[in-house]
Amino acid sequence: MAKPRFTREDALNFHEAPSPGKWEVTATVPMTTQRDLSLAYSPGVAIPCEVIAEHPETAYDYTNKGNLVAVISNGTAVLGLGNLGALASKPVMEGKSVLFKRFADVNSIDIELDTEDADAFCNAVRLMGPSFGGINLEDIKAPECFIIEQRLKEEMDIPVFHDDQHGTAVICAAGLLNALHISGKKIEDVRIVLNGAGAAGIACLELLKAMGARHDNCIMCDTKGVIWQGRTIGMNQWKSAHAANTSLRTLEEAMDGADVFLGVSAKGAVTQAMVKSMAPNPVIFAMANPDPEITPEEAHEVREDAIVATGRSDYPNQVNNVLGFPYLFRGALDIHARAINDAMKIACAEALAELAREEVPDEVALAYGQKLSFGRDYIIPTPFDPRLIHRIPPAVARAGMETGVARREIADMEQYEQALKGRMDPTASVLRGLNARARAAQATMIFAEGDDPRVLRAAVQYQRSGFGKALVVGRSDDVAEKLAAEGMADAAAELEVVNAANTPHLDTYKAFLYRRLQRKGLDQHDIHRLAGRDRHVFASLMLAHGHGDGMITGATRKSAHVMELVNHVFDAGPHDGAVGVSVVMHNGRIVLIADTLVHEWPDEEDLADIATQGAQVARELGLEPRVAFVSFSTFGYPVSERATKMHRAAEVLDGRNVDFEYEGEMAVDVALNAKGQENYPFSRLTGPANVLVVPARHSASISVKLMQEMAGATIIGPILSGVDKPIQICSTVSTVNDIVNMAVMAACKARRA
Ligand SMILES: NC(=O)C1=CN([C@@H]2O[C@H](COP(=O)(O)OP(=O)(O)OC[C@H]3O[C@@H](n4cnc5c(N)ncnc54)[C@H](OP(=O)(O)O)[C@@H]3O)[C@@H](O)[C@H]2O)C=CC1
Ligand SMILES: CC(=O)C(=O)O
Ligand SMILES: [Mg+2]
Repeated sequence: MAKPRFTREDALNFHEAPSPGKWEVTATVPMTTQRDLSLAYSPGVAIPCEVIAEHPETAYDYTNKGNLVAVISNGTAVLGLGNLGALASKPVMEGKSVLFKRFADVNSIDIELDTEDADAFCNAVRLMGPSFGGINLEDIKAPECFIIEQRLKEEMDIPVFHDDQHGTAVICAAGLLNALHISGKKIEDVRIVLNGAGAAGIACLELLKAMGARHDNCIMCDTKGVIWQGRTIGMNQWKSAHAANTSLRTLEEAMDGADVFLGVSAKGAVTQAMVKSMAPNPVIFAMANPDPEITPEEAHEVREDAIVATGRSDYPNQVNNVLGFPYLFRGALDIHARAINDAMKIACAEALAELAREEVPDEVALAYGQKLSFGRDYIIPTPFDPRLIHRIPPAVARAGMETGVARREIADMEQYEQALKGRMDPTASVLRGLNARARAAQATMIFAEGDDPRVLRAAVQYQRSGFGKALVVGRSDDVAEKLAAEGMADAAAELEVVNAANTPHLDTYKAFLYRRLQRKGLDQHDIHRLAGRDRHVFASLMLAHGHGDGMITGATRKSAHVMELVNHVFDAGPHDGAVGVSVVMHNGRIVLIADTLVHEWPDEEDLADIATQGAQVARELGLEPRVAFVSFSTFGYPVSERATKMHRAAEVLDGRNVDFEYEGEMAVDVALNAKGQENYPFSRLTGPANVLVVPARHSASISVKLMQEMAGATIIGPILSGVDKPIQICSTVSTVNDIVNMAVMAACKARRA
């Protein structure tokens, strides 16, 4: 089993903070003035009500119906955990809702209905139909799910889609097409054994038969073994349709010589002996969640030639319906579809299979920290593949239009694909890319402030997330005590605590420090105090001597003070090329602000250096830099002595032959706003700036903190650039996540160093 990268406690904390659950509602219209109120509510709201009453299709124009999907469950088959009831299914349903949003920008609300009665369930869903553009049914057990879905499809005029049936079937079909491609077998010829004759199993086999698998070659099993013609125990009409004319009675017998095993049953249902008995190049999709029928390690141990997939994200080949439902609904909603039909599902499966066979672009490799190429360990696209959003929905929408379920046609497909690209928040891929690179770097990170509970939690998270080893500077008993107070007593044994008393290198550190500081007024006594007692200096000395790959500090003391201490060990001052760059992420935009750490009042030469470092950090994040020197004046107006250096900084860069776009000076609303830039057609920026070089550290600090406090922006940094070792200085208000993000940045830099 792959080692989980989180603990039970991590999972509970994730669901509890920053607020209980996983999503909230935000308004998309201004709700500030009396006028706003009169328009949003009575009396203005009466107008769209009357229009919709007369022309119901305009609900797609005047309400959020057209981009709103309900995820509805009664909790009778929650993942593979069984009948946990409506309430306990809510975390899964909230999860599906946020996946809709994250992957396809579909707004979604989870609804848990407390009934196992199919009539009551259907009534409730049917009555809420007007609110939604589509209904995603989830984790409802078989056979009720078949009755419920069929009835709702007949009674409702929007797509009703049982994800566990069709979402799973589509992804399974896509993966199987490619797995067979690799093993050189044809779907018409292969012997398929499917374990789990429920919602997912019945739908998977139905779709595969529609795509060419032969009934006589397919054997379905459930808890009672093989479903054979004539069996009477544990049967229903949906199972009967797949009953095989066979003398085989057990899963073990059925697996002997089979080409394909598909599992949508329960943890551990398959043994190594069963896998061993399969035909050459066997395909094994162990899709039960959260734990598969057999793990890839177990399967590969007995069959090196097996192509193995699971439903989990921590193994290669994740065959999970998350690859389907967001994009199926995106395509369906965009044509105001009445249904999601078979043609749309098959189009989705084929588009997914085709995407996996294409060369994987660098941005995906960057996000995963490894080059992926079509083969046994990559038969299906990964969920974070940014191409999914603009490749799958068009295929689905096209199929819907061709088969007559569209209320609205998409005339310009190219424009539609562009619009789909614009739906994705670039900040997510930047963070993912950093995480993947940090994981690949496996850097040993020094957390200097082991007396701070946030830092300790971050160190544990860094290590448990698989980024590398965390070294914590502090006293062992104090670290253990603080972790216990945080409810993480077990983590004390995982972390290595380093201090002046237990390091064998203290004398080396002191000698090094003395050489650097002896002519700066510090004597041996001062050196002993600094190296032995100051954790910022001690951690810096560890880093300088290669006893760690990067360092995180600054969560407990003001950054200016921390920088003074770090400068005892490193040359990280204004004249050493050091620059602090803060990354501001908000509303799908990423803007870098510099210098937020080192230069108090930079002159034009310094500003040009800062621009160069800012551009480099932008490139490291995967952004093509567009640098603006910002001020309160734009291209010389209003005239001000304070703005002159910003104007001159651009001229300094003119003489340096740099390879990035820059311009200035300009006000922030010109720098960041394409419309604002139209008034300056001579500007050399080809779009809104993404690196802002500000006049001084106070304006940098004010801008960043204002964004953080007022707008709730995510801030990473300041990233200390221009110093040869990765050092990150957090802020005293950093959260655990902020500190982990800083460690991730440092780890990415460590790999390059
Ligand atoms: N990877 C993915 O994307 C998805 C995975 N799944 C997983 O598939 C599994 C089933 O889900 P779903 O179809 O919704 O659930 P259902 O409750 O509708 O069906 C479960 C089926 O599995 C059978 N079953 C249970 N345990 C065993 C066992 N040990 N051996 C053989 N058969 C068994 C049941 O048999 P019986 O009829 O005899 O009771 C039943 O037919 C879950 O683990 C779920 O997480 C589901 C959807 C998507
Ligand atoms: C993935 C999913 O929908 C399930 O396991 O139920
Ligand atoms: Mg499910």
